[in-house]
Amino acid sequence: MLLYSATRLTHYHFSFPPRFYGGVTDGFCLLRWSENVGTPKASLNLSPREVGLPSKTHQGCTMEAPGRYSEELGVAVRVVQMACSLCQRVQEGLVGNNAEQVKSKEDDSPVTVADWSVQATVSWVLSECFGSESIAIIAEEDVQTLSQADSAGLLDSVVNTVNECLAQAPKFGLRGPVKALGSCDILKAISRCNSSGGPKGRYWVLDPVDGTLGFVRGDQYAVALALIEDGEVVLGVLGCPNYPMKKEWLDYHHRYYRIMSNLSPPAPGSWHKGCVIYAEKGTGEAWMQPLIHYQGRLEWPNSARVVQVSSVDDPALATFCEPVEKANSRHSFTAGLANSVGLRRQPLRVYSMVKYAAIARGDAEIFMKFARAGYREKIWDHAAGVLIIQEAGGMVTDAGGRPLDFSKGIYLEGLDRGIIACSGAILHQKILKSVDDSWDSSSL
Ligand SMILES: Nc1ncnc2c1ncn2[C@@H]1O[C@H](COP(=O)(O)OS(=O)(=O)O)[C@@H](OP(=O)(O)O)[C@H]1O
Ligand SMILES: [Mg+2]
Ligand SMILES: [Mg+2]
Ligand SMILES: [Mg+2]
Repeated sequence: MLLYSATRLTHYHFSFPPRFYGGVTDGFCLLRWSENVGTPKASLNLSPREVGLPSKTHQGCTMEAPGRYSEELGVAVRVVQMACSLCQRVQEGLVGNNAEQVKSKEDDSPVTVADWSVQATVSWVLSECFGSESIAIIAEEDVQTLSQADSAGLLDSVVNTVNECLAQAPKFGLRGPVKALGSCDILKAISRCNSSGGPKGRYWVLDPVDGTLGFVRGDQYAVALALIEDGEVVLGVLGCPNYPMKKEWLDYHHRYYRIMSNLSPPAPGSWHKGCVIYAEKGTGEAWMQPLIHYQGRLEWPNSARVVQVSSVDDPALATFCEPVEKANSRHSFTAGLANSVGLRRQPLRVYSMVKYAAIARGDAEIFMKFARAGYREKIWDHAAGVLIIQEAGGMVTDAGGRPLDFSKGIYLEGLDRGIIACSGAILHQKILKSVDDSWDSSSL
């Protein structure tokens, strides 16, 4: 118990083996799901400290109160950890030599063995834990390409990748399948993610690999899982396999410029670490864990610490992030905006929702995205990141200052011009005003 109080003070917390906190009831969310209890079928031993929930005092000790969605968050963090490990393995084998594992979609965007494999894995685990009849999932990928007659090799790769990942489930505190899944099971798991969302009920939202372009280039990408209830994002989990836990970010920043100057990107696997960041709505806290690797030393239970947005509110000291691809956001518009607001630093162009993670971790202060006219933003590209920034103390709105609306199906309907995420209100206000001042002239 003393250990709990002490670790709390340092803003670090560690989850202990079940025997340590077994028997403590009040104030703890201790889940001991067992195989003979029926669903949920996963076997979890979960302290709320693993999932970052608000604290309360019990008998003089600071402890964590169970959050409303602690079961869901526990499973979500674990399965995202598994997915990150899966992606790291695929990325290592992919970069430079495996074009067969990358396909083009109708809009020319890439999709890989990792995208399908993560979707199948997450769908399978959520169904096992919460019952396939009781859950709804919206996710980016479908089975069209995979089901084609000439895709047998691709499907085999997905089946092998998923089974390899699920075999490691116990390392993450989850139960894997009794026997390896076949291609039908895998196709079923992928195509089950066909919910249409909307304003009522509960559904999961998954971007199995966000920033697939970054992924295939050996760069940044994210696994993003959120839970939406009655149109509101209530849980967000972001796995960032190439985003180090500590301040190597600056190092990355330098690498980025090396990349931009046409030098080779970092070798796959050379990022060393990676993290999973997560939050539950209304807790006012976002948490970060190091990645667990298939073959690494770390196993569940894992440690976590609180992350918070930066306190910088001087534009001259602030860093702004934006998409790497010009096609995805108007770089010339944001350059003008940055100039008028007084942002002095070079934009940090990073693939994927790692941009949201950078704001939540306090490594950057602003994220702006202005997609070309007519592009409709999808909820899976934003849901997890938006909640994590908000709970870490930041603000996310459209350029009109309104919250993003996740209640209208798979698209963020009614989005006013673009997305602005900031570490605080002062920067947010300045950016919004500057967008208003410059929008009309820029659109001419
Ligand atoms: N034309 C266009 N305009 C705006 N946005 C688009 C566009 N095309 C794709 N996307 C979506 O952007 C997701 C990647 O966003 P990023 O911010 O990471 O962009 S970038 O890759 O850094 O350029 C990317 O997510 P993934 O497909 O999961 O990689 C897409 O959903
Ligand atoms: Mg995406
Ligand atoms: Mg994706
Ligand atoms: Mg995609």
